[in-house]
Amino acid sequence: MAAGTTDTADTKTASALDWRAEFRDPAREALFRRTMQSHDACQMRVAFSVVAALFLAFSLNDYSLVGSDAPFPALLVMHLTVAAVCLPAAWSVWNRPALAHRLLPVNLVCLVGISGLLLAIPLKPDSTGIHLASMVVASMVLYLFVPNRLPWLLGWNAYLFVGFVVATWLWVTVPPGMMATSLLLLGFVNLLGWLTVTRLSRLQRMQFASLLEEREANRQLHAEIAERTQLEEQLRQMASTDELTGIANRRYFFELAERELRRARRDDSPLAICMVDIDLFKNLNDRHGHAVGDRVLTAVAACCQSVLRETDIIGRYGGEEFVIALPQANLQTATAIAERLREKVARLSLPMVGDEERLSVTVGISLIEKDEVRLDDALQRADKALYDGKARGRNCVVVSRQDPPLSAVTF
Ligand SMILES: Nc1nc2c(ncn2[C@@H]2O[C@H](COP(=O)(O)OP(=O)(O)OP(=O)(O)O)[C@@H](O)[C@H]2O)c(=O)[nH]1
Repeated sequence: MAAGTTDTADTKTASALDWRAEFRDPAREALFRRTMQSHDACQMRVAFSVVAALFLAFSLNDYSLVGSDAPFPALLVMHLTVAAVCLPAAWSVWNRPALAHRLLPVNLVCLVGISGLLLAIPLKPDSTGIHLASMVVASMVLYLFVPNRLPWLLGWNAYLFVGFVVATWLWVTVPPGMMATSLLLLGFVNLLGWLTVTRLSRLQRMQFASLLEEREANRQLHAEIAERTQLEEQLRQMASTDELTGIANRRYFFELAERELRRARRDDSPLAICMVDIDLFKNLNDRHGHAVGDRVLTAVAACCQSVLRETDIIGRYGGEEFVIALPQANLQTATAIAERLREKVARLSLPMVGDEERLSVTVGISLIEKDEVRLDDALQRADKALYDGKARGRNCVVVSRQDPPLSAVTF
């Protein structure tokens, strides 16, 4: 609960905006700008190109208004200068989108463009209406096309506003009422531009913040799913594995072996069952203790597993008894495998009980019969054969007497 509250507080702090409608958190603002960089660069390229085109188009307009006489060459130089600054700036931003967020290109264009517009006032003192319209358009262009620069925008608009007032006062004769109306109009445009740009910026950042929150929630969800999947896998593993020996537990052995039984019935193939019991294990436990007995059990389980194929199934039946299902194995094959297992256990070196001490196992074998749909009977037959083997003196492999006789199956 406390962590959740802290997370929410952190998210709110990171998403808080300042008076410019930018993130208070510098890292988040930098991330936002990086994310928006190509979009901003594209917008700025278009803006620079349109400004250049407009200034060039206005040279033609000026020619039609004043002809080629006195102010035209100066106006032409001014228009060409602005276009000559805007076009390389557009080209540079095209090549290096990072420049869209640098101060130099945009400030250079603002300085030259606005100065050009102001210079046009003394050159064409009779076109007050056109100048006022140009100021309004320039002001809106500044607010709408220059991203993340509110203080600079306010500065450039102030330059535009004050420059217009000074130039008009110095070179144009405007009735006071007209002047007041112009100033009111420019002031209103500035207010409108400021509100618009702040609102747009706020909306963009709020959207960005909720996108980040959504991504974070998704990331957490993915991590949770991965953790749960891992946990489920661990639980499944724990539910199916014998904790001590690492082989299948009794329940899982039955699940796997019954699947093999169904396959054997379907394919009409043999399936052999072996019960393996460590001989005189109680003596070993009594001599060396239960903990050593546990280690021996683990070593014997590993030894049994090492003689089996991947398709064979081994499980801990209980205590010091193991059970093995051998798919595709008839009695002869099963006996050979069991004998190999018995010999390997007999040779097993057990450093935990001393190198000279040897262990043996007795194995009882049975074969699933054609009409059997459950493992129980075959297990009982194998168990019975195992006890026959114990009675015969242990360390031997015995085939269930109910199964077809096999020569040389006892040792
Ligand atoms: N260390 C250890 N011992 C176990 C475990 N499960 C069963 N045992 C012991 O295994 C021994 C089995 O003894 P018995 O059933 O008398 O059989 P045995 O001594 O092996 O004699 P035979 O089977 O007749 O050869 C008992 O002493 C059990 O306590 C286990 O998980 N760890």
